[in-house]
Amino acid sequence: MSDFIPVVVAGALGRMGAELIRTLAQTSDCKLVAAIDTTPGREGEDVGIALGLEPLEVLLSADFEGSLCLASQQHPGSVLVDFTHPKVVYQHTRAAIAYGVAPVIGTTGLSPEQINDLADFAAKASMGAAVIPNFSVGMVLLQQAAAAAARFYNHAELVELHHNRKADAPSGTCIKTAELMEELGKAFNPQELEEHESLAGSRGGLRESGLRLHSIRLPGLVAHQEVQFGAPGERYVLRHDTFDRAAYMPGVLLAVRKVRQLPGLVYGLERLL
Ligand SMILES: NC(=O)C1=CN([C@@H]2O[C@H](COP(=O)(O)OP(=O)(O)OC[C@H]3O[C@@H](n4cnc5c(N)ncnc54)[C@H](OP(=O)(O)O)[C@@H]3O)[C@@H](O)[C@H]2O)C=CC1
Ligand SMILES: O=C(O)C1=N[C@H](C(=O)O)C[C@H](O)C1
Repeated sequence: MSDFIPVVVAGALGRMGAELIRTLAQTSDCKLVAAIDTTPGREGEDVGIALGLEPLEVLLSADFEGSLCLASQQHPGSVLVDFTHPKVVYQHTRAAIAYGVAPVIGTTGLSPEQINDLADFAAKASMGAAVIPNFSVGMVLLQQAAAAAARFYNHAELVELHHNRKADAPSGTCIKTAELMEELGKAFNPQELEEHESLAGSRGGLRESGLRLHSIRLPGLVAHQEVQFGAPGERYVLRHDTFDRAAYMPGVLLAVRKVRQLPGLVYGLERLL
């Protein structure tokens, strides 16, 4: 094992991957060993130069499994950080576990069934893994406050607001927040009359618990979320705003530093704090 944590970044040219590579370049106990991205025409470029940094002597590759295989042979104990696309995140996570590269998954879009399946797979392989829908500590605090308030309010709706280049809706964070609010098994928003939606979707996405999730996509936004609770005569609003992706970096580094010691798969940053 090396005296630094070898890190493979998938989605290296994307908004999050690039921010992470800039952060790793200034982090002494972690070292970028592979950079994967499928953006056409960029393979073979030094990822440092591609991102406007000093050369990092790591060449961009579009070959996910090949890069993992090489990292596992040349840098035992490597960690994968994935910020790619919901369509590939399940296969990426499975492959990382299979190659013995501990996955830190920031990409959203895994279903609860897929997370359970990956947890079983990680346990069988005796691998640590982390699926983290949101790396911001502030968001974890909001989620904990929302879970606590959910005990006292029967009416709640969630609104998440993101930039308009986001592929999935609702956001992974919003789903995780709803899951935490549902942990006591209670039903929200008891129906008081028969509603009629003259425009499909106007009332948002309805979860089995009765919670409603609303997604807004606009240029200029980064990532924002509100949980609104209502009761006769009052409203209680929890809000978190991410203005810069730098906010996620301490959480990503925390997960990179802890994932190899985990006994299996954890879901959510709160499990690492
Ligand atoms: N957990 C957290 O705290 C956060 C999670 N996210 C999540 O991270 C994911 C990425 O977000 P973001 O960085 O904004 O997205 P971007 O679209 O900016 O970046 C994704 C990058 O991944 C590349 N890519 C797509 N498919 C593959 C693949 N199969 N193999 C390798 N690279 C691939 C894309 O290349 P191409 O040009 O080919 O599309 C692109 O360069 C999303 O799911 C988002 O929700 C985002 C912010 C915070
Ligand atoms: O796509 C994004 O930008 C973000 N995605 C994550 C999500 O889906 O929850 C985390 C954060 O909201 C930013």
